[in-house]
Amino acid sequence: MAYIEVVKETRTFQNGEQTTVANRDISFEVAQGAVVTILGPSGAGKSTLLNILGGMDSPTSGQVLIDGADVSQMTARQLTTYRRQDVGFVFQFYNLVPNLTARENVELASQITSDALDVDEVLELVGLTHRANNFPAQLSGGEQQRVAIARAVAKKPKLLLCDEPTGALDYQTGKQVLKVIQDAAKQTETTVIIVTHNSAIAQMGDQVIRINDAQVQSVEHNAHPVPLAEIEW
Ligand SMILES: Nc1ncnc2c1ncn2[C@@H]1O[C@H](COP(=O)(O)OP(=O)(O)OP(=O)(O)O)[C@@H](O)[C@H]1O
Repeated sequence: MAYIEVVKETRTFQNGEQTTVANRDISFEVAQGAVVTILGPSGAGKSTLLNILGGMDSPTSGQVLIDGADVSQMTARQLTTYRRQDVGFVFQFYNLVPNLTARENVELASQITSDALDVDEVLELVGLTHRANNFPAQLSGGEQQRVAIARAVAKKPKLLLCDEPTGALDYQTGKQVLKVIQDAAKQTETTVIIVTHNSAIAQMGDQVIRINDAQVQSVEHNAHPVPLAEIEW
């Protein structure tokens, strides 16, 4: 059985008379430790899918199996535990706690999970040892995003979900941040899903899932993902 198995996942939203199908019969599989990119235009249904994988939303129908557990069948309480223990999130706008230092932000992860990674090791992994005692406002956007990555990875999540992680960063910084995600994922053997609307970035994935108009358009497996140094956009 694959590590992630999404089977005919459908999510509709009802607003009065209007029904929006955000995800329609989405099916794919992901191997443990893979870096997956989900590519699609605005409104295609990428965030809806990511929210469902992360236990922040539930599908209207279908199955979403993560390491054998069906997230679509979980109660609200089980979903809370799943989000806390098993999922790391990296968002476009970092979401750090402003009055905590970089180190303290990463330490939050060890307060949530019992066997979190060592804070110093994770800060080193993202190249931020020298900024550990700085507050978010004293850090650049790229550095803040690296703190967010460290915080997410420190939990040793089953899944690291990244929603447009370079959306607020300039080109070079964005590239560096993606490399940090890729390196951290490989070193910690974490399965990563990165949502992007940028087809060049998508090529960094071991697997590229294209979504269009709420449906999977194609799933491409890259035996040799493009190294970030060679990706240009
Ligand atoms: N809570 C909601 N209520 C109603 N419609 C929603 C809701 N969330 C998403 N949708 C609709 O579902 C569709 C898919 O939205 P989604 O945010 O998943 O797309 P996306 O691919 O992530 O887009 P973007 O790249 O712009 O973030 C859109 O038509 C959106 O308007």
